[in-house]
Amino acid sequence: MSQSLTREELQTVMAEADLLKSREEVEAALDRMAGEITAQLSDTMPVVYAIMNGGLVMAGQLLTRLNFPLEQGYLHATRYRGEFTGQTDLQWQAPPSIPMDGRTVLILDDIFDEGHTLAEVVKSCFAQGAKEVLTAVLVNKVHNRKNPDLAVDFVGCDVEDRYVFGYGMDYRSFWRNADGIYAVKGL
Ligand SMILES: O=P(O)(O)OC[C@H]1O[C@H](OP(=O)(O)OP(=O)(O)O)[C@H](O)[C@@H]1O
Ligand code: HPA
Repeated sequence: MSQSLTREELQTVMAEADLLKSREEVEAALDRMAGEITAQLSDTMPVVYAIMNGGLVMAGQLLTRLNFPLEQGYLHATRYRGEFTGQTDLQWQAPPSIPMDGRTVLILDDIFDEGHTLAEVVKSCFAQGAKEVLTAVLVNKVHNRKNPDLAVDFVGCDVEDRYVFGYGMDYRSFWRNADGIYAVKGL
């Protein structure tokens, strides 16, 4: 899908997008989350997993704010795959590799949208023997289509019900690198 987009089209998407959260607002949210996570998990020697690809930027910026011993890994589970709506099946492209048996696990991701991705990842961690599993997201998209089986433990900020990109979140696989949280014009 991404191959059909030109550089000009992608520049227009950025030029026309609405800035929902500035870099300064995101940094403040990450500081607050780091404090909350430290207060709850600093004694637990947790395994901290980032969900690729979207969780990459958020994890990178959060991890250096956590000043206690932890192990860090990644997993890749995807259901949107460059589209604007998610598929019902979650595709596992890279399973977790650090053992979580009997451990506290913290899952990091960019966005809690409908919550199906996190719900399945959390379920899988418990199936692999995790003692407790907590979740942290940079963005909670506010709407009433949430998976009722999931409550996220740490949230950076709320955004309105629009298609957003930046800070790890993609517009048709591009603009994960945007230095703010933007909403696509018309979406
Ligand atoms: O709450 P949900 O509705 O399940 O959506 C949230 C998930 O969707 C995105 O991943 P995506 O499937 O796009 O994979 P990617 O990060 O590899 O692009 C995002 O990074 C979350 O993991
Ligand atoms: N933007 C980017 N990726 C996403 C979104 C979104 O609004 N929702 C779920 N994955």
